[in-house]
Amino acid sequence: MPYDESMYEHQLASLGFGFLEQAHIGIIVQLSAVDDGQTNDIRYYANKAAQALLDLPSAILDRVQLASIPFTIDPGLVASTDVKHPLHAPIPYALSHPNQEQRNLVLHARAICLEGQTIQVNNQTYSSVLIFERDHRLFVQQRHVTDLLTSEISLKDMIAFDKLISSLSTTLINVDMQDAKHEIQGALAALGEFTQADRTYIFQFSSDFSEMSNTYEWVREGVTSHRDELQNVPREALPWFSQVLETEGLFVIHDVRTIPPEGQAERSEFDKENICSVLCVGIYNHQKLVGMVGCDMVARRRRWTEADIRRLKLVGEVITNALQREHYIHSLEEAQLELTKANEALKRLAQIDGLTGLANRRHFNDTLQKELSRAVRHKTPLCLALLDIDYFKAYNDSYGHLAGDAALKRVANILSDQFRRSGEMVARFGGEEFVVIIPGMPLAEARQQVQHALDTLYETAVVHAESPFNQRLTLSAGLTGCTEAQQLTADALITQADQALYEAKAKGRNLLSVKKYIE
Ligand SMILES: Nc1nc2c(ncn2[C@@H]2O[C@H](COP(=O)(O)OP(=O)(O)OP(=O)(O)O)[C@@H](O)[C@H]2O)c(=O)[nH]1
Repeated sequence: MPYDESMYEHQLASLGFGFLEQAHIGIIVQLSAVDDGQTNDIRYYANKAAQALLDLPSAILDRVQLASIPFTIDPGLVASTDVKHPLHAPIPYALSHPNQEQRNLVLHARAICLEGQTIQVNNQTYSSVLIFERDHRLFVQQRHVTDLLTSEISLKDMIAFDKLISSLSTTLINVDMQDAKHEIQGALAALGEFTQADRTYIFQFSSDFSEMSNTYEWVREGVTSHRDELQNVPREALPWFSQVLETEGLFVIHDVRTIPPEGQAERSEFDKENICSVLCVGIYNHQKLVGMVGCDMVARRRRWTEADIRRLKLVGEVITNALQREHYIHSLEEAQLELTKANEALKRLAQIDGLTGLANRRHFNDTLQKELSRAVRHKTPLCLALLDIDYFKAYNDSYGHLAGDAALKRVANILSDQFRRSGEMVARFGGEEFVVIIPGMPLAEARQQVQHALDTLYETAVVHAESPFNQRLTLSAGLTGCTEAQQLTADALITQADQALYEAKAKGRNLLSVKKYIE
């Protein structure tokens, strides 16, 4: 007899069965009350969740159709269990056996559980069967702790997932940081496959949770990726989601159509991404919410189970550890870089005279030693000049110590400007004494250079009222050098230059004295 589906639905609604439409659990009800008592032509009503779970063509079915649904027994359980009911039309069987369950079924590679039930509506009793996707751990924990069959299924499922988690953590702990990104990607793919989600992802939050970015994503073939658009998303764009995740650490949407009005922004984002169901679990670092790991269902709606949440949390933790490690290594590398920079700065500071910015005595000593070795190696000349400000005590006494400091800086600048060839070094030798290393230059040429420095200071005309040289600040200098043929030690060079300087002072100051060879 032909039937009109909408007529049945109308009748169902008038009987008070409207709630079936809203149910997320699959339900099939025997419509005996609307069937005129024709036992041979009993119709059955399948709600939307049942249609999705069992892949049914329509909402109204007859017994033959229900009996021909191709269930099989879970092959992993056959050997180890005493199958209570033969695999003959499990749904009709469940409909006629209230309070009995069959939890070892497989349909289209999905693990299914059936449970016979009766429903009371308007004082009438209707036979029905509830259909679940099997979530074994949930059953063990909440329903049949002593049930051996369920325990076995649970154990099998748990072992499979534990294997996945342990292999993920082993991989992620041992992997090089360069490969970690690839491995995290792999972990998301494994999670997606295991939970049969369409999209799995990681979001990382800014430190104040003002922004979130989709840093990793896996999508099932044919599902669109939205990762690129989901970078630096401001918290205000998804306010309800952010608040729920922050307060509950969890965001579970079985059906986006049931999102309350306060989640309007989220609803339109989910619609844009064709999301039917979404599950997100917060990831934490030292109790601080730093991101989330999530799953989307795109092709169909899904009622997320406790096991889904637990699995997501576990994978989230494993990935968080890897991200944390990556973060620590990155911080460590940054700290090392900072330390190296600080050390270099410290080293530079330790080589510099604070007042003039010239090399200090220690740095001069090291450099002279190196330049001497180089001169020996390359058989090149090396000159050394010692310069001393004339009547500087009197200058300090007349103009004060600060003016004295300024004069020292001025002289330092003149010398630095004069001796700037590669390898040349001007250093502060002592109080008002300077030293210049002049490599690769014959003595005669170095003499001109030093004399030029003396002249420059004189021409700068720094007033020194006590000076006999036209009331100007002047320098005396002693210059010495070793030739390609006659190499000297550092001490010998310094001694000779000092002797030359002494001679310049003795001869009246404001002049350069040159000492050629050791006597
Ligand atoms: N302002 C200032 N003065 C310094 C500094 N270091 C040394 N002096 C002064 O330099 C002066 C050196 O005096 P002396 O060694 O007597 O030599 P001088 O007066 O230049 O006499 P001659 O070298 O013989 O021409 C001292 O008064 C020191 O106090 C410094 O860093 N700043």
